[in-house]
Amino acid sequence: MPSLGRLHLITDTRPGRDPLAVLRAVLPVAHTELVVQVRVEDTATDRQAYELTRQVLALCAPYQVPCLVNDRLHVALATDAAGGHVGADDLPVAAARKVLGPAAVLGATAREPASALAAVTAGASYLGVGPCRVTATKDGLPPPIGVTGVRAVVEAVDVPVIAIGGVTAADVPELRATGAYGVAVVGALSGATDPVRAAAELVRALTC
Ligand SMILES: Cc1ncc(COP(=O)(O)OP(=O)(O)O)c(N)n1
Ligand SMILES: Cc1ncsc1CCOP(=O)(O)O
Ligand SMILES: [Mg+2]
Repeated sequence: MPSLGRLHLITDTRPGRDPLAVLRAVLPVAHTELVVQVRVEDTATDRQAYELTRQVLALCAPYQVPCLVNDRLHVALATDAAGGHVGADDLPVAAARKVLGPAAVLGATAREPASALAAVTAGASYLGVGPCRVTATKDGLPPPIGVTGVRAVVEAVDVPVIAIGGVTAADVPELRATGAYGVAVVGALSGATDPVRAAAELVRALTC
């Protein structure tokens, strides 16, 4: 697998958000560490997911920033995205690996060591671990695992751990101290008054 960026920007496609505007702002400051994950609402059509992914890929290409597709692996394949991300309600990790092939980036969600190890054994190339903190971005999540929960997973696996869920730049030093490789965010960039500045702060915290 090519080296993975440490800052994963997940598209915010909730009503009233403009994920492409956020991406345009963030790309020039974060490109060396950026991974973009296209995540659409469950109610979005495959066509909408496909069109958004193509737009994201076009913006990312000049910066050589990889784009992953959440859940909908057929969209990842159809658009030649770098890979995908799956969780408990999606294809099992081994099946996702079969679909994407051996070279693709494949992320899997985990919140504790046993399922994290199982996901790695099944072919995950990185883990999204959380929710780290309380978040308003996604409904129905289990209680936050905190920095301690992230550390438990880091200690159990040998693939990059990407902490997710309510993460801000202020959390990054503590998360890095656990051995976490990077962070995945929606609100810290999409909800920022100044996404350029927010991205610069995140990249600095992740690479200093
Ligand atoms: C990096 C990263 N980590 C976790 C998730 C969550 O995936 P999942 O549990 O499948 O939930 P949805 O995002 O599909 O609602 C993620 N997308 N990315
Ligand atoms: C998709 C997802 N899975 C766990 S938390 C989360 C949302 C992350 O968004 P935010 O960074 O705004 O908390
Ligand atoms: Mg999912």
